Amino acid sequence: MIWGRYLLTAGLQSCRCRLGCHIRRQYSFLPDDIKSLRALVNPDISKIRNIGIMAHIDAGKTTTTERMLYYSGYTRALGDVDDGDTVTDFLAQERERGITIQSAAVTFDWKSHRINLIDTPGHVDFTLEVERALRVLDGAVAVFDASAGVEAQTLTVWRQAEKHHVPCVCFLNKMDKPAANLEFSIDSIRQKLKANPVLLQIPIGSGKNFTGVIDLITNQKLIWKPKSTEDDGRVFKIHNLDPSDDAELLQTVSEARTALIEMVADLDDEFAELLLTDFSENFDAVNSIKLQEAVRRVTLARKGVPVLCGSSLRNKGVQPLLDAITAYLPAPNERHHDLVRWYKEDLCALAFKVMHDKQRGPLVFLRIYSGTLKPQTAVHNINRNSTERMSRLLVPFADQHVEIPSLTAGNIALTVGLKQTVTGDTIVSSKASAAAAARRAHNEGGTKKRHGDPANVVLSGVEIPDPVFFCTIEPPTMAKQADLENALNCLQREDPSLKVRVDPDSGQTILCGMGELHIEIVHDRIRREYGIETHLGPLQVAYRETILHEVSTTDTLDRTVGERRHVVTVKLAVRPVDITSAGASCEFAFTEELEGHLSPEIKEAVQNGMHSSYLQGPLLGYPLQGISTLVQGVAIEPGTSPAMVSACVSRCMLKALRLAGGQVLEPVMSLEVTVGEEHLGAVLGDLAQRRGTVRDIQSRQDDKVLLGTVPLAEMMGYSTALRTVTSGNATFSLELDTYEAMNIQDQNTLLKRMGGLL
Ligand SMILES: Nc1nc2c(ncn2[C@@H]2O[C@H](COP(=O)(O)OP(=O)(O)OP(=O)(O)O)[C@@H](O)[C@H]2O)c(=O)[nH]1
Repeated sequence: MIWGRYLLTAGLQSCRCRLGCHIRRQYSFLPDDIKSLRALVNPDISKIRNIGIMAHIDAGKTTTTERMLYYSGYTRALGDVDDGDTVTDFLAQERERGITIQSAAVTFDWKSHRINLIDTPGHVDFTLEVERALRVLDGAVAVFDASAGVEAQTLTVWRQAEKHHVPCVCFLNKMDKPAANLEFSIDSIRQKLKANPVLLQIPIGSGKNFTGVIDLITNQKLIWKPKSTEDDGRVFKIHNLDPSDDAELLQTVSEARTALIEMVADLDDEFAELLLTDFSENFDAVNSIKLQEAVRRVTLARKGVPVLCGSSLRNKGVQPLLDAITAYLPAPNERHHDLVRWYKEDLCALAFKVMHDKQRGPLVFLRIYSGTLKPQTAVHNINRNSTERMSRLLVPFADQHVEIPSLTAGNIALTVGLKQTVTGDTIVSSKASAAAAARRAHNEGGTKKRHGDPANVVLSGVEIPDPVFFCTIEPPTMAKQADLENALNCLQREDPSLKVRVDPDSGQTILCGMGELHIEIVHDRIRREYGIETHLGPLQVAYRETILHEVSTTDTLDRTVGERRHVVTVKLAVRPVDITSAGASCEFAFTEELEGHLSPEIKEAVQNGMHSSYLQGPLLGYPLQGISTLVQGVAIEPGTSPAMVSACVSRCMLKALRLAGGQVLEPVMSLEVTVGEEHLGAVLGDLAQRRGTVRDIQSRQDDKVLLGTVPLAEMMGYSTALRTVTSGNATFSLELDTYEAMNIQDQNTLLKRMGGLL
């Protein structure tokens, strides 16, 4: 997209008239690149739709997005996931693998509405990306494969959307497939999602003969040319239904419209009243505007979900979907965001994604909840308590960005210059405005904390789960170590679920992630985007360690360094506490007497020694959890340095931990497998071999849903194994449940294996 690049390289400043004259000049050069100049000015908030597309993997999100961009005039050619040239899947691996990994935000206009669209990934390893996107959306489109109905990942994402109260529209895609089945799909929305499907269209023709839809609101036929290979679907015919149409079709439409009207009346009192007063003689005579308004109210109240159908690949049905987004999904000011009223007209925005651009540094995606964002201004980051300068403001168009002079509430912006901001941070105009909002919140009784505490007025971010897998990562030569560190720093700011640490013994860099695919993708991105060929060690499970017994011990360190003699004696007691909960940390305290006696400097030295001991357990060097330590004595001879106090504490801790008996804790995952009944036995058999425990087996339609727990160590390569035992007829999701003590036999096997004895 040359146009966006031109604006940036032209060094456009934040000045409206300059922008205007660039637009005129630019427009005359490249009239086709962006058809809609509205994209550059702030639309009325009621015309904005912040939308996400969510679906099961391969349901057709990316293809549908590409069609939307094409019909809205943003792209001139139709991208194709199978050819690897889509706009939203701009990371190289996405193009190659044909999957969507990162949420790419795209802004475009449709019939005087601004649509900010976030494409969300479907793979389980990237649910954090979905969650992050849903936080900032006002509405969502759920795309289904009409031959499969509701699939496992849709359920997960649907639940996430419900958690954030996001109203949805459903799009039954792939109506061109011979196995596409409207009734089945509608039924699965009702049964599996427990939602009320409000069917707004019925398909014309089926399979290869699917040519269009009948709009039940307007009673119109929308017909596309049958041969999609020769036609881009931009032009389609709209006819009113007339009595000469096929009688069976007319009958079906009449029944479906009556069912629609009755359903909407059931869900919306205002519409029911209208029917009973003005249309009691003939419900069917209700006008389409009133019906559409009622469907909108039902959608916003999340009492029902409008259902449309089409085939994105065959270029049919996408324009009515765009119409439905603008007609039924909410504008930002129709959503309830608590904090907004406390900020009034002041800026309040949430950083929901960070990306790294080699030339421009970190690019931060912000959702603006209130106020106006302007480039070349300082903004305050409440979470980091820091003030940063934002240099440029852009509208995101996948990997192309258009510079703009200001952006108002309700929009999604891309900013340049915010170097400290990470995903989940709240950005406001100044420290004073945060304090003012906190005061308003307090006065309204909205918070219980201290008067004027800005911590109260932070938009809640996304919870980041603990990584469960790790492996070493090595650069090809030591000379590349600094480049690798830089690449990892950038990737971590983009993806908070990726953790990086250095092994204190070996000095090796360790990569910790959410799953096998997650680590593989990171590895791939380091190679492609940063040009570093790294070597990954074997993928390992992130175990933890704890102790079995309560122990008290003493240690003395007596060391002469140069002329100086350091002598310190430490006495402490360790005991196990709540070992299994995933978040159980370690704690320590001083006896009351020590608390009063020790200087702050020595207390800090003790704390440092304690923290480094907690990072590495005595058995295998994994972090410790579920331990409480009481420091009972610290005797120091004059001249002893604080570093020696820390060293003595660490040594004494190691002694105590060894005496207390080590116990390895392993991550245990909660597992959900959805499988056809005929393959249930094979899945259960396989699970038993993986030390799995079955908690429940439920029925869902013709499928069985197995709920259980299984140690993560046994789950490497599970997706391939499951595919094999079920001939591809199962889906699963895996999530950290708890840490459990390993039995002595398994623990010994692990110790031998890690010690190189097996
Ligand atoms: N028959 C048919 N195939 C389609 C249709 N839409 C998409 N596909 C195909 O389905 C496959 C998946 O499409 P995508 O658009 O990549 O699906 P996605 O949901 O974005 O996939 P992820 O990003 O991996 O989650 C591709 O091979 C598409 O060509 C459709 O309307 N009909």
